[in-house]
Amino acid sequence: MKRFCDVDKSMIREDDVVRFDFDFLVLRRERGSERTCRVCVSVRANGLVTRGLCHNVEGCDWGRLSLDEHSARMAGTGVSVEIIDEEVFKYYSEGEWKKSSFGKSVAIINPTTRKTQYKFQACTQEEVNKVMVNARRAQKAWAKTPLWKRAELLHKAAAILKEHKGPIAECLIEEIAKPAKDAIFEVVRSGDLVSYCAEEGVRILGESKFLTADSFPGHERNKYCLVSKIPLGVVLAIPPFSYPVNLAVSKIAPSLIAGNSLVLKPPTQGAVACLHMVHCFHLAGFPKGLISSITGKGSEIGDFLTMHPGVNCISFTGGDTGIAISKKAGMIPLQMEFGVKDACVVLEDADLDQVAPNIVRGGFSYSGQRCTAAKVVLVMDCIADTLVEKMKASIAKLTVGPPEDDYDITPVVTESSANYIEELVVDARKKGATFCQEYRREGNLIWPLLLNNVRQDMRIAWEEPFGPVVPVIRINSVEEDQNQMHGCVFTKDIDKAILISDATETGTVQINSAPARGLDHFPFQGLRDSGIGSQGIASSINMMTKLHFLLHPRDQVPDTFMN
Ligand SMILES: NC(=O)C1=CN([C@@H]2O[C@H](COP(=O)(O)OP(=O)(O)OC[C@H]3O[C@@H](n4cnc5c(N)ncnc54)[C@H](OP(=O)(O)O)[C@@H]3O)[C@@H](O)[C@H]2O)C=CC1
Ligand SMILES: O=C(O)[C@H](O)COP(=O)(O)O
Repeated sequence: MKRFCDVDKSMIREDDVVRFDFDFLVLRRERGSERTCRVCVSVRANGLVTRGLCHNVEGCDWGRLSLDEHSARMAGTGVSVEIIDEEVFKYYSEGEWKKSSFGKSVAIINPTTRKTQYKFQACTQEEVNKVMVNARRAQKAWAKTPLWKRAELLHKAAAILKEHKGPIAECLIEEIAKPAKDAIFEVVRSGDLVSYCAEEGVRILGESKFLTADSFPGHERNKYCLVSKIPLGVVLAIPPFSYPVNLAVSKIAPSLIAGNSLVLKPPTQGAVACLHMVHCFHLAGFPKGLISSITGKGSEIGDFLTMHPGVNCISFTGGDTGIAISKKAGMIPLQMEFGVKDACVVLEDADLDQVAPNIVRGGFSYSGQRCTAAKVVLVMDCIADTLVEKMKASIAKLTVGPPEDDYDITPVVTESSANYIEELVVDARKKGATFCQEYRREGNLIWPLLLNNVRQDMRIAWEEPFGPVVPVIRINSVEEDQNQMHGCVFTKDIDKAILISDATETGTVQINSAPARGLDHFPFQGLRDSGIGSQGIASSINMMTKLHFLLHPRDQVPDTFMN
C-alpha cells in the first residue's frame, strides 16, 4: 500500500476541535465467482469518516476515494468499524457495541448472490434482561431531560444519519436487494422523519390541557385538572425487512422524543443497515442505555422479548407474526401494522392512460415488497381489456436486474419468499388465469407478471404475494368486490370516490393514485387483521405517551389568590 490516507480538510469546520482516528480493516468479499481481499484504512475526524484508502491485496486499484465513494464501499467499516468484531456485527447495549456471550451468529443471505453477506450476534436471554434493566434506568433520567434537549439530540442524529446515507444504503442493497436510488431515499427520508418528529414532539408534548369543573353539570368553578402527556417507559420496536431503517426510526424517534427508552430488534434481513442507523444515534450522544439493539432471529429471541415484563409498549410492523405477538403480549399498549391486500378499484370513467402507469408503479416498485403495494386490480369489465393492454405496455418498460445497478425489479428478499410467490403463480395457472407475460424466475429474481382474468377462488386473489405479481379481477359493480380493503379508487367522479371510500373498511384510500403510506407524517393504519392503532409521526408520539392528570380543588388555594 503506497499511501495510507489523505484527510479532506473541507470536511472540517474552522472551529472544530479535531481528533483523528484511524481504522484498519481487512475486508473479504465474494460477489459471484469474484473474490476480493482488501485492506482498508479510514480516517475519522471527530468520529466522522473524512477519507479512506483501500488496497486490494490482489491488485485492486481502489486508490484514493472521495468521501461518498469511500462510504459507499466501506459499509460496515470506517466510522462504524467499532460495530463489527472480525466478521460478526455486534449488538448495542449500555451505549457500547458488544459481543454476545452466546458465541452464536446469524447469517444474512444476500438476495442477489444468495451467499452469506454479513453475520450478526445472536443475543442471549440474560443479555436481554440486562438491556431491559438499563433501559428502565436510563428512561427515568431521560424523562426528566428537557424536551428541547431531547429534540436537539434527535436533530443531531438525523443529520448524522443523512451524512452516512452511503454505507447504510449499501447494506440495504446487499441485505434486502433494495434498488440503489430507493436505498438512498430510504435513509434520507428516515433522517427527515427523525427531524420532523423532534419538531412535532416539541409542539405536541409542550402543550397540556386545562379543565375546569364548572363545565360539568352541577359543579362550580372549584376544581381544576391539568392534563399532560408522560412517557410509557421502555418501548420495544420491531420493524420488518422491507423498510428496516425507515420503519425502525418511525418507532425510535417518537419514542425518544416522548421520553421513553427504546429497545430495537432489527429484522434478520436488514439488520446491519439497522445497526449502522443505531450507530448514528450513538454518535449523536444519547445517554447510555437509552437506545439498545438486541440482535437475533425473531423466531428464537422474539417471544422472550415481546413477553418481557420490562417492556411497556410494543411497536411492530410485519406479517402475521404480529397477530401472534398481539395475543401473547400483556396489558401494554400495542402499535401493530401487518400485511394487507391493497386493492385498486378502477371505474368506467377513469383516465386509463393515468391509471396504468400508476398501478404498475404501485404494484411493482421494490418488486412489490411494500405493504402498500397494489396487490389486486378490481376493474370494471367494460374497460378491463384496454387497461390490461396499457398496463402490459407499462410493464414492458420495467428493467430487471441487480439492485446496485438500480434496476426496477430486483431479487425478492429470500428464496422461501420466491418459492411462495411461485406457489401462488402455479395455483393461478392451474385455475385458469391468463398470463400477460411469460413467468420467469432466476434464483430470487422474478420477472414482473400481470395475471388477467383472476377469480376469487385463486389464492392470488386473496393472499399477499409480497412480490412482483399483480392479479386483475373483473367486476361489474363495486358492490361485487368482497375484498373490502381498497387501497385506491380511480375515477373522474369525486363524489363516487368518496362514497366508495366511506363504504369500505380500510385505513387509507387514495383517489386517482396508487396506494402509499403517504408522507411519513401522515397518519397510516390498517383495520381489522391489518393492525392496531395508527402510524405517522403525531399518531406515534401520542401512542407512545399516556395522560397524566394533576387535580387541584380551588378551596385549597389561599384566600389571597381568590379575589
Ligand atoms: N402495515 C405496514 O405498515 C407494513 C406491513 N408489512 C408487512 O410485513 C410483512 C413482510 O415483512 P417481514 O419482515 O417478512 O415480516 P415478519 O412478520 O416475518 O417479521 C417482522 C419482524 O418480526 C420479527 N419476528 C419474527 N418472529 C418474531 C417473534 N416470534 N417475535 C417477535 N418478533 C418476531 C422479524 O425478525 P426476523 O427477521 O429475525 O425473523 C422481523 O423483525 C408483509 O406481510 C408486509 O405486508 C411490511 C411493511 C409495512
Ligand atoms: O413497508 C412498507 O411497505 C411501507 O410502509 C410502504 O411505504 P411507502 O408506501 O411509503 O413506500
